[in-house]
Amino acid sequence: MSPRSPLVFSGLELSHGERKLCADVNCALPTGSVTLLQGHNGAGKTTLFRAILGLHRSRAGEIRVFGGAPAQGRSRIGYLPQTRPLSAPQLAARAFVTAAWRGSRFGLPSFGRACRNAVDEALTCVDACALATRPMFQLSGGERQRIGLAAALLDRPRLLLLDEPLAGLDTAHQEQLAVLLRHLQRTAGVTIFVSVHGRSPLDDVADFRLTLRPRGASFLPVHVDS
Ligand SMILES: Nc1ncnc2c1ncn2[C@@H]1O[C@H](COP(=O)(O)OP(=O)(O)OP(=O)(O)O)[C@@H](O)[C@H]1O
Repeated sequence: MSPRSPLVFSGLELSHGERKLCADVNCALPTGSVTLLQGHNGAGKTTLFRAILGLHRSRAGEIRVFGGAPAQGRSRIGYLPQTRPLSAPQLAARAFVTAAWRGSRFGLPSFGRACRNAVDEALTCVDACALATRPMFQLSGGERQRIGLAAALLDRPRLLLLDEPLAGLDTAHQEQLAVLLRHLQRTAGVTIFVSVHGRSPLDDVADFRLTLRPRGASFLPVHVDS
């Protein structure tokens, strides 16, 4: 497996207590690739994302993130969780995205020009500038999903972990997301790991598919040249 890969799984096995989720995950995501993460409900997709972030301990095997232990890679990761409680529902969408700015990892965020420009760029990427001043609690599920995606993109991550980003998005925004991921991959070499159920517009931009199963995962190219 490539030592340069931003994300490497070796003999990984995940469980919650006695409940085994997936085993034998062995693969390295190439830099600048798009990998779909698949598996039935409860297969362990969210748990795998949490393990990559150092929030869940594996039962066996290892995860290397940018060559190091999972928690060390967090500053280079953009993460869109599957669900997120709204701790401050009155917060405007723009403030929600701004709170993800890198300064907030060490204290209050800076609201300088660089931060404002980065927030504008992230909101533009997900077609959400018109939502910027609206409080989070007023947004629809799909609108909130786009704001969450803007927050994940804010710090120009090298690795994007997106947990079911298509949930709640209408067809047009699903297709826009596919175009955006292809753009990030091609122009910035971002490595993208995204969980989805079934067929979707992301099939057209994906390079690999990692399918989780209790008795061994598979990692295969999505498009095989004939
Ligand atoms: N904190 C927890 N304690 C115990 N079991 C848990 C915990 N979190 C999740 N589980 C269980 O672990 C299994 C995997 O959950 P996970 O959310 O990772 O699955 P998933 O593949 O993301 O599912 P879905 O497709 O439904 O989103 C499920 O059976 C779930 O009930």
